[in-house]
Amino acid sequence: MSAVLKAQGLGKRYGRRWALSDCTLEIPPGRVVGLVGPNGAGKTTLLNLAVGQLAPSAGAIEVLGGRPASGPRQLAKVGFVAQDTPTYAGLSVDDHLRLGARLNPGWDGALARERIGRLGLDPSRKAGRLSGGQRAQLALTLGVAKRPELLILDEPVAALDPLARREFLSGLMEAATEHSLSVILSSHLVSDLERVCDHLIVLVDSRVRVAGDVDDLLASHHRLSGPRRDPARLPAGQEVVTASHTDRQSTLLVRSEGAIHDPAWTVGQVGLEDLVLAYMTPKTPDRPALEALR
Ligand SMILES: Nc1ncnc2c1ncn2[C@@H]1O[C@H](COP(=O)(O)OP(=O)(O)OP(=O)(O)O)[C@@H](O)[C@H]1O
Repeated sequence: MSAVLKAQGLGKRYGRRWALSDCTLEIPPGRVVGLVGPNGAGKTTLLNLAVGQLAPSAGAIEVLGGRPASGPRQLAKVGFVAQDTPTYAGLSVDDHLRLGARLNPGWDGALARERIGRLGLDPSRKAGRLSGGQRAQLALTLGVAKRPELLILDEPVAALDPLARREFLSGLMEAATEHSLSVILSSHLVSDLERVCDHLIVLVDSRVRVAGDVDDLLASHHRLSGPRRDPARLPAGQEVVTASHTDRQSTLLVRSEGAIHDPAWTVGQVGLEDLVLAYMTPKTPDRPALEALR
């Protein structure tokens, strides 16, 4: 099966400012993808481009082999839960399911009712009277019962307490496994992403800083500590992501596909949260690395 999402030099500009620049990505099928980055990094912009709610200013994007929102078949293949888990406050849970059935050719009514029953949501309750967590679960139910091949969720857990977040994410994982869904979700909460995602994209300042399968990323990043050294003098193939120094000691987070054999370094593993935070740390390319990172 081909890529779920393929972007080539993709960009979106508002006036003179690029909300997303030069984005080249290829997401393999069957992944639960975490899209992470600071406020204003371009996450919503990328997701809106993927569902066809925005048109690119540069480059190209393909989702499940087609142009986003290019027709009914393409629309049926992609589910989208926008930021703030939108529901209609004046409509009941049941009304939402009826609407879902009317609007989606592949609607799985039995799945929707079973999920709502399992969540203990009163079908006659208006969405405006549900809690934030219940509304998020309703929005997820609508997204899953559409039976898309790809479900895209923009910060679905942002407003939820830790318990509701956990319930939401385990429901999402269950749906992804049961229905062989590919999922892309954005979040600021790296610890949540760590639990559910097997592919990661870090966006910073409108650019992709790193992307790949989590296992590969963890295997190719290393924490080096040892006697103080200028990071610019590392061997070719070792890319310094961050560096910090004391008078005598350097600690580097390095990307390297090969193993690090230099006996001067103590080499440690890197966790996903540290990896994400390292890529989110602003780079200062115009100053010598050693001094800038002192
Ligand atoms: N409609 C718009 N008009 C002008 N600028 C916009 C518009 N939408 C987004 N932007 C700008 O584009 C940049 C990226 O915004 P985007 O919403 O994609 O970021 P984000 O990573 O989703 O942020 P957050 O985590 O805060 O939701 C920001 O600088 C934002 O101000």
